[in-house]
This record gives sequence, C-alpha cells and structure tokens, in this order.
Amino acid sequence: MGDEMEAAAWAWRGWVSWRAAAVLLSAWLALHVAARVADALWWRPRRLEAHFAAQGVRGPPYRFLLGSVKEMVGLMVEASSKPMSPPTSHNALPRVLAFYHYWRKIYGPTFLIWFGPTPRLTVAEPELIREIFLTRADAFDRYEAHPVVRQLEGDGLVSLHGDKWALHRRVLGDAFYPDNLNRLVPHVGRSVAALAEKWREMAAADGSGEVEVDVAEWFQEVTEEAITRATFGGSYNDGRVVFGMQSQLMAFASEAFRKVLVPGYRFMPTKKNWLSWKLDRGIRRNLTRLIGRRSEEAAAAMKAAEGEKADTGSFRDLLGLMINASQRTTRAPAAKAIPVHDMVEECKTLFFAGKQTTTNLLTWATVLLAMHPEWQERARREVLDVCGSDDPSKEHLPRLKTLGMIINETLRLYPPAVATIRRAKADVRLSDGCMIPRDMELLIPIMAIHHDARHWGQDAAQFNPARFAGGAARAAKHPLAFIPFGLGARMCVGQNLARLEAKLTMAVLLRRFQIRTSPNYVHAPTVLMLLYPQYGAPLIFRPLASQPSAADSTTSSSCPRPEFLCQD
Ligand code: HEM
Repeated sequence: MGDEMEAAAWAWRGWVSWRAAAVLLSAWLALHVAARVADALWWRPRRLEAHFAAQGVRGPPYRFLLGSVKEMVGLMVEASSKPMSPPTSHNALPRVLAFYHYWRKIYGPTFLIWFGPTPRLTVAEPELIREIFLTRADAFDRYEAHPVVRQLEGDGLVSLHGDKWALHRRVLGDAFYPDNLNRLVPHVGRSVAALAEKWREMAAADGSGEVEVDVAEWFQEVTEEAITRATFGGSYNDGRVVFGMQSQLMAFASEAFRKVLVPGYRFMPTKKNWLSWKLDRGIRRNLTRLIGRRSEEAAAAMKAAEGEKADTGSFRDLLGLMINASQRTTRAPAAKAIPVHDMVEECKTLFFAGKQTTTNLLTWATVLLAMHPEWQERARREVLDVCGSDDPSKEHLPRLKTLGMIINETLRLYPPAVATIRRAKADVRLSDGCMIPRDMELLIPIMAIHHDARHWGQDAAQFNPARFAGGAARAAKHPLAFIPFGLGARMCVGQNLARLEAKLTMAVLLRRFQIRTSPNYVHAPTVLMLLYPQYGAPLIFRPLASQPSAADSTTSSSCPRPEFLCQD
C-alpha cells in the first residue's frame, strides 16, 4: 500500500513538473511571439525612422499598426471629393497622388512613409531612378503584389523572377517587334472603324446629329480585341471566349480589391466568389484545351516544314510563341519548355497588363483632344495629309508625328501607371549616400516625376505636345524624367502595341468626327490601381461631312472569310 502511495506521489510530482515545464514553454513562446510582434509593429519602425533620420531622410511619423495610412487616406479622400479646379487644369498631381504632393512640400522628394508597419521610401530623382532601374538593377526586385491583385494579374511576366522571367520575356518579346505588330494594323483599324460606325449611326438617329458616349467604357472593346488578337492570333474566336470570361473575373476581382481590408474576404463563399471560382476554372479548362489543340497543330506543322524555310510572313501570336518554344524542346532538350499551367497564367497576365492600361491611354488622349481643339485640328490635318482618303495603314503610322507627340504628352500628364515599387534584395548604398536596408520598398511616383517643374519647366502642368517635337529623350531637362512604361530590363513589353493602338484609334476617329467634351464631363482624374476618370469620360462626337469611303478604309477586307480568321 505504502509503495503504491509512493508511486502515485511520484507520478503526481512528475505530472506537475511536466505541466510546469509546458506552462513555462508556452509562456516563453508567447513572450517570444509578443516580442517579435512588438518588434515588427513598433521597434523596427522606430529603428528605421532613426536610420533614415540620421541620413537626413524624414517623413510623417510612424503610428502604431497604422503607419501613415490614416493621414494618407484622409488626404486622398479629401482630394477626390472635389473635381479639378479650374476644370481645364492639368495640374492633376495634388488630386491623384495627394499624399505625395502634400508630404513632398514638407520633406522634399525623398521621404519615408508607412503603409501600416511596411515602410516605403519615395524616390523621384532621375539619377537615383537610373541606379535603381539600370546601373544597380540587380540589387532590386519587383515587389510582390497583394494576393488579390496577384489573382487578377496572373502569375506571368509581371510577377515572375529569375530564369523563368528571362525565358518568358525572351519568348514573348518576338511578338512585340514592329514588323510583327504591323500585321495587326488592319484588324485594330477595323475594330475602331466598326466602333465609329456605331457612333455615326447613333448620331444619325439622334435629332441633334451628334452623339454623347463615355469613351472610358467604349474603348474597352478596341483594347480587348487588340490584346485577344495579339495573344491568340488565328485562334481569335476561342480566345475571345476565354478573355470574355477573364473580363468578368476582373470585374469581380476589382470589387474584391476594394474590400481588401476585410481579411480573408476572397475565401468567403459569397455569391460573387463562387462565380469567380467557376469562371477561373472555366478559363483554365478552355485555355488548356486550346493549348492542347494548338500544340498538336504546331507539332504537325513542324514535321511538315522539316527542311523547309520557316514561314516568317504570318502574325506571330503570343500563345503560338510559347507553344513553339515548348515544341522545340522535344527536338533540342537543352531548350526550356513553358509548361501548360504557366502558359495559362501568362495569357491571364497579358490580358490584365494590356487591356485596362491601354483603355486608359486612349481615354485620356481623346479627352485631351476634346479639351484642346487647336491640337485636335492640327492632328486631323496631319492625318488627312498623310493618309488622304484612306484610313491609316502601317506605312502611314510612323509619319503621324503630331499624333505621336500628343500621345507622349498624354502619357506624361496622365500616365496610366502612376507609380511603381521596387524592393531591395540586399543592403544597398545609393550614390547620394543613402543606405537602403534589405527588404526596404521603394515607391517611384512616375506621375510626380512627369509633373516636376524642375525637369519640365514652368509649364509642366500645361498640355503642350510640342515639347516632344525633338523626341521623348529630349523633351525634358533630364532624359529619365519621362518613364510611362518603366525603365530597364523590366520595362513594359507591350509598349509598342499600346502606342500602335493609340495612334490608330486617334487617327481613325479624327478622320470621322469633331470631338468635344460633354457638359456632363467632370474633369476628375483619380487612381484605383490605374489612373481613371472618376466620373467617366462622356464626350460628344459630331460626324464630319466627309467620311472615308468603305472601299478605301482599313475596315474593308479583301479576305472573304469572317474577319477573325484572316491573317493579314
Ligand atoms: C498605355 C499602356 C501601358 C502602360 C502605361 C504600361 C505601363 C507599364 C509599366 C510602367 C510597366 C513596368 C512596371 C514596373 O517596372 O514595375 C509595365 C510592365 C509590363 N507591361 Fe505594360 N503598360 C501598357 C501596356 C501594356 C500592354 C498593351 C501589354 C501587353 C500586351 C503590357 C504588358 C506588360 C508586361 C507583361 C509587363 C511586365 C514586363 C516585365 O516585367 O518583364 N503593357 N507596363
């Protein structure tokens, strides 16, 4: 009995000491986690503030957990509550990047701000930008977007890194050479002319003989057509179905983006989320099927063409280039294939990166033409001189210099991508002596650089396309003060396509319409990922007396098949 009691006492003591150890361990873990959290939310921000203050870089003070977000949101909400004043002004920076404009006046162009506990250093000096994007580019990386944005943009070029990025960039780059893009001119021209024809009919049906349209909405048709054709080429019809679904998905996802502050919102089984998941599955299924079919066709074509000269005369579409790169690996194993899953993601990225950006460019360019009738007339005269009674062809486009200048001035004043972000991969000392710690994010406010009177002169906030008469590199006092498409190795891969779409669209419309702003137009540029007109862009189109004849126009086609099957 005594032995049993002693054994029970030992067991009890053992249990108590295990329990004590477990309690101690849990307490230690809790303390450790609390210390880490306190460090991330309080001590690290204080250390970084001190680190930058010692180098003469200041900024709004860090506030626990919120950083500078409260002030930032306040400044942005206040700025977007009123339209531009006066309504013809292009001094849009204080409205669009209100927080940058406000703190820059206090702290200078380089300052520290806090997105919650995440610090960002603003960098707007062209010489520092040269280092970050060109000479020291290996020390900086693209920043990882929020998962909701990532879901929108796909896992393609925009978010890839290292060897995988290099492979995709090399393979896709071929499609964006001017000689290849020129083959899209008749297609894009036709889709703009079809849009113009709809507007002409609407104007004819209206007693006033003119029509009001919100170009921010209508131009989506043109850009969706162009990016679908660039991505899918001959399989345009199948591609249109896929990108139609992608378009819906983007509409849902941008709604989710607005609710990004509700943690886990994208995983909640809401009606919209169910629909999004269904659409996502549909996109993947359709694309995988399409890739399978085209891979078989490409393999057969490669076999048939063995020993013969490659056909360089037809349009090289983006999907085709990825499929061909993968076909080559079966013959040359050293070459790298792009797996089907990555092709699917890349298609999603191209659609995301190529559609809305270009819609915004077309929108702002047309708004600016409407606001500046003297430049509208100059551009129209040039289009008529160069193209005569035809719509523009690929030979005409390089000769439309005034339109090129107008597009550059639009990209300067209203750059669709108002800012970009980089992350330091290691500790880096910049040439101004500033030491950037590893993992620090750098915010490059593209729009602020484009509006800086130090580079652009006292008329920086005015619309003056003539400043681009000597080319983009010589338009400002510093050649890197104009970076609407970014800079360096990760510069926009689609800029030639965007410029082609913009020139062609403006030229086709100028030949057909007098354009002016509607009394309903409120000049209010604002940012939601990209630069949008906050209340849309209603403009009035009055058809001109002389319209291009159907036979001469790019809308006409000698191809007897449906237009989407023609490969010009
Ligand atoms: C006006 C229209 C456009 C603007 C203003 C624009 C702007 C930009 C900018 C600023 C970047 C660089 C971002 C950075 O360095 O962080 C970029 C990258 C990119 N853009 Fe565009 N873009 C436009 C049109 C297009 C089009 C039409 C396409 C596709 C067909 C496209 C595809 C891409 C891709 C894939 C990247 C990532 C490139 C890489 O990281 O290698 N963009 N764009």
